[in-house]
Amino acid sequence: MLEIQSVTMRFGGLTAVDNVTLSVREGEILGLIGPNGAGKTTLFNVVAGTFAPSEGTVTFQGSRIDGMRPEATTALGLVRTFQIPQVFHSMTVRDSIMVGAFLRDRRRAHAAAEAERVARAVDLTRRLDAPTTALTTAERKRLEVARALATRPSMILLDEVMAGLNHTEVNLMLKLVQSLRDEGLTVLFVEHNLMAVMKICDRIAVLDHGVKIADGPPREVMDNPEVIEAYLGKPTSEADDAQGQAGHA
Ligand SMILES: Nc1ncnc2c1ncn2[C@@H]1O[C@H](COP(=O)(O)OP(=O)(O)OP(=O)(O)O)[C@@H](O)[C@H]1O
Repeated sequence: MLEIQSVTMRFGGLTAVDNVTLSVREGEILGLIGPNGAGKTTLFNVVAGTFAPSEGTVTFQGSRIDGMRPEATTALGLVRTFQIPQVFHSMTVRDSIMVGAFLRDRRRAHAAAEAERVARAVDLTRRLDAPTTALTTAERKRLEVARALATRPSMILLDEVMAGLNHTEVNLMLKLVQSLRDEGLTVLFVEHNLMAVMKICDRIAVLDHGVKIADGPPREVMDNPEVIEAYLGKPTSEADDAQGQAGHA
């Protein structure tokens, strides 16, 4: 469904994403993880059209989308959420979701119906007439998902939708993401919450220093020594080496 082919993204002399190839299959939930600064957000932004890659291509359902503007990829059915919820101040939840719906269809009645439909899907029906500023963090995250869903995507890119949520709220969000997949959506998400990733991903890809170091089923990836090292560093082996050398001295 989505093919990321040999993508490299440089910022001046810094290579944030280094020759990454990754494909997302239709109907799967793929988690993109990695330590801080690994290049997750940059790769996500390349897919979403925020950045054109320095090298490589991104193809969505057969169409080249690298370098395409986000509105154009949204029209093709690929939509993203933002890590910092992009709520419009002084708007109601209903109007905010309708903004998403208008990207697909300019008719007001259609947008209003879409707002009700997706509000139900993300459990915000009771909040439809509340100002977005009155929402809790968890509700704002769900609003972000709702706005994305209102564009009627076939694939959704979720940017840290678990960040700032408590345990109960994370579980609710996990259920929501699973329900999206059950309805046929393909999901790619960048996430720091490894428990969440382990629970719902069909597959996990791991970036470290811009390079993809693993890609496979959750258990297999978490047992991969290179992944463990990327997260925890190498203090033990380096300490062993140092001890060994001290022993020889
Ligand atoms: N717009 C930019 N200009 C210059 N450097 C950037 C830019 N965006 C990201 N970088 C750099 O690229 C590297 C990868 O950053 P990125 O934000 O993609 O990592 P990440 O895996 O998403 O990290 P985190 O988990 O901390 O959000 C970092 O060294 C970062 O400083």
